[in-house]
Amino acid sequence: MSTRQADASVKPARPRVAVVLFNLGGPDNQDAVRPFLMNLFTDPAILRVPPFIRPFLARYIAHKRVPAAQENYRLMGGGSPLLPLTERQASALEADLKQDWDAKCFIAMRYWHPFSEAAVAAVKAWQPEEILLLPLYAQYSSTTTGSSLVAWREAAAKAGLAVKTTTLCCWFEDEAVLANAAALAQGTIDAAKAALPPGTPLRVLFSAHGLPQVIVDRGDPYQFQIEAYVAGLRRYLTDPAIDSLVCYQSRATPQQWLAPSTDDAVMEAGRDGVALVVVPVAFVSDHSETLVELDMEYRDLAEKHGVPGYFRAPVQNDDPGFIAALAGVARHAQSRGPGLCSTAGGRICPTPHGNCPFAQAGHDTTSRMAIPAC
Ligand SMILES: C=CC1=C(C)c2cc3[nH]c(cc4nc(cc5[nH]c(cc1n2)c(C)c5CCC(=O)O)C(CCC(=O)O)=C4C)c(C)c3C=C
Ligand SMILES: [Fe+2]
Ligand SMILES: [Fe+2]
Repeated sequence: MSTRQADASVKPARPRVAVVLFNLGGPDNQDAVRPFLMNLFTDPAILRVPPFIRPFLARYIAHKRVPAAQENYRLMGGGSPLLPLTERQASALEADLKQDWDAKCFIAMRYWHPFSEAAVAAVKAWQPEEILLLPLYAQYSSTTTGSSLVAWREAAAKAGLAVKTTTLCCWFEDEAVLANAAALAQGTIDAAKAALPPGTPLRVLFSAHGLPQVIVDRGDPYQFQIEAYVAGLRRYLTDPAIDSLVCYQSRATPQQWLAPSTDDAVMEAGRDGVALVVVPVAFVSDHSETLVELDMEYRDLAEKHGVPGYFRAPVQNDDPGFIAALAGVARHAQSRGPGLCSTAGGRICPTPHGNCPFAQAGHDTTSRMAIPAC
């Protein structure tokens, strides 16, 4: 047998990798709305008040919000579609990664089932050689990815799960992700232009989930990463200079949130006489904030304020181009191994110092983004 034949017969190693997908979770029925909201508002990453006040304030805010939230979930058929959509993403991603790895995807939701504890137990039972923690948030926030990683680490420590782990903070700079998101937005821009009377001016609203301003002021990199993501996405549009605006939706507490708000931007479009294409950013799956807030509430607001047209771009869900891009993100992360921020890909951290996702954990923000806890 020649050397060439011998090499061809050697199969590359297929690492046994558990890929853990994080998302927020949503109530699956009307009775789950109250405990879901309690889980959310008792999270110290969400409600930043002294610990002795938090349970009381959480109960008060959750109680106030239950009727409106229940109505939102009723409008979507009784519960959140987030878990079924995440399950579809998980099986499509798993099929892609299985080309190279003995891969299995697990889902860990933060505020409703399946929680991190259940995901840790399932991962442990599967006995992986490696774990890849992959948040389904392209942009890092201490309130989303940060909170999910804390919950995962606590659950893993409690269950004695100690396996080589690679953690992704975020993937807002990934070119394949940006190109795919831009293609989804461009499809809606083209459809809007075809549907509107010729000459109707058009504005694109990049609508991200909002965040209390104080959280950003204390160093959360979310707003920076949203703006960088939108700038990257615009590069792939047919007309990168198209009239557009980043705005923030879903304000959930009375304090000041990131501005401008999406509802202000919709009303401004009415005053300016421009039609709107709304592109959701910060979400990769449909849920109440796309299906109710964007598709019903802001559409009604646009009509009321004389906006000449209102179109909403799709979110990624299990779009094949998105899943392929996410698989690329996962492969790249795994090839870097633990200890490095896979977003930065070993390059200089793209986030301004002080706002680096893992700065709070005390890593070296001057060079590579090390992840001390993984
Ligand atoms: C202080 C409150 C909240 C912060 C901060 C916040 C940040 C944040 N949330 C998402 C994504 C999602 N949020 C979802 C639901 C949801 N979020 C809040 C509050 C805050 N979110 C509430 C009260 C709720 C419940 C729904 C409601 O009452 O309106 C969901 C799930 C929705 C579903 O349909 O299942 C997602 C997803 C991001 C990305 C983010 C910060 C960057
Ligand atoms: Fe939220
Ligand atoms: Fe950094």
